[in-house]
Amino acid sequence: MTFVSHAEFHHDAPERLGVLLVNLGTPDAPTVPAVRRYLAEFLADPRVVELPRALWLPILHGVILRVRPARSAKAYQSVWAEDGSPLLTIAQRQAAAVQERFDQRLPGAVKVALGMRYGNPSIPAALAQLRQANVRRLLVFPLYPQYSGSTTASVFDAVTRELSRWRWLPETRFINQYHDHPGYIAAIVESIRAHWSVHGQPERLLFSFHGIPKDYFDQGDPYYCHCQKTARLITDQLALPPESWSVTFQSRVGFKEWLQPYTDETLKSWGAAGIRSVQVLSPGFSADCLETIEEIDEENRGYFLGAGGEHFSYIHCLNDAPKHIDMMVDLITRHAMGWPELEGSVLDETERHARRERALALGAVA
Ligand SMILES: C=CC1=C(C)c2cc3[nH]c(cc4nc(cc5[nH]c(cc1n2)c(C)c5CCC(=O)O)C(CCC(=O)O)=C4C)c(C)c3C=C
Ligand SMILES: [Fe+2]
Ligand SMILES: [Fe+2]
Repeated sequence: MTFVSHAEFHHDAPERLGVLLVNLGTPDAPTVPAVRRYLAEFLADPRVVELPRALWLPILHGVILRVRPARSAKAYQSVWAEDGSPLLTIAQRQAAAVQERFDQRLPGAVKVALGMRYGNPSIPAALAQLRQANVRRLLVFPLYPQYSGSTTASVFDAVTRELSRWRWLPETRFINQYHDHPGYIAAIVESIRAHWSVHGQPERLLFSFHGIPKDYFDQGDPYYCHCQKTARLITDQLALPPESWSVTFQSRVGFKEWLQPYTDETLKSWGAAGIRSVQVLSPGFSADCLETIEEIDEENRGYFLGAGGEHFSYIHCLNDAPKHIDMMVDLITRHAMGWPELEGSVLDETERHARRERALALGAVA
């Protein structure tokens, strides 16, 4: 066994806090082969599909990966922008904005890298960037507000799998969830109010979260409860009466039961029941992606209007809105607190002093 070398470590360069932002990932291109590669990695993850490998892998390779990539590639083509997949380009803007905030506040102290759980840039590549930047403390920040084993825990698996190959581990912390963080709730409330100032208030507001199979919930995955709490905190702040909003779950795959009620069935039934105006938001996604741009704003818009609804609008994800970046910086700052001052053996007094100042500045923000 050969472990990853750290021979490039510079004793005289400052040791940094590394922040690894992670989102789900997306294909490299909206083509059938690229989508097949992406889905092969994604759907082989036992955190995502929990069936026994001996049963699932033959189905995945023999059936799913022969059929689904063509359908999904078409959907990806409808959302692909000139600079690539929205999920990736938005995550890159988020990472650059967070880096810039820390560079202004604490020059040189924090290095931000972006990794995707599936596809590129990979988690190992992002961790290598941090290692090369003399990161001795690592904060892993999965961009999923609500914890789920299928997303958050899968990031933990991938990070620890890579770190298990390293000779010299960084001290590591892992953000578990932020579904009730006041800055996250406030940022979404602000985005809803901004939408209302242009489009007015709808008859119904729908919170649509990505679903998971119901049996994951039955076995203790807290995701469903986190989604409900996020929606409750937002609607409390907006003082919305209970009959004017709902929580639903979208994007189900396969034949098993997933978390209910389903977004598509709810919108069809509302259209048919004479509800005229609906606004939908997806606060479980930190960036707009296939599941919001195509599935909500195109497909589900069609279901509601096709069933008799009159006005449908989609409230975008927080993406790189300044309030979202503020919230990310605040969350990182809070999770970085309480770590003893970084102390290299060769630090001179000036550097030691500068570091104490930085540690104080980090603590003072929260
Ligand atoms: C089959 C099981 C799946 C589970 C469980 C699941 C959970 C889950 N996913 C997200 C976030 C995203 N999923 C996205 C796409 C996507 N999801 C699945 C399947 C499961 N997701 C598939 C097969 C796909 C690919 C597209 C398709 O073929 O339909 C995306 C969008 C990626 C993009 O490139 O834009 C996101 C984001 C969460 C939050 C979650 C559980 C909580
Ligand atoms: Fe998904
Ligand atoms: Fe989808």
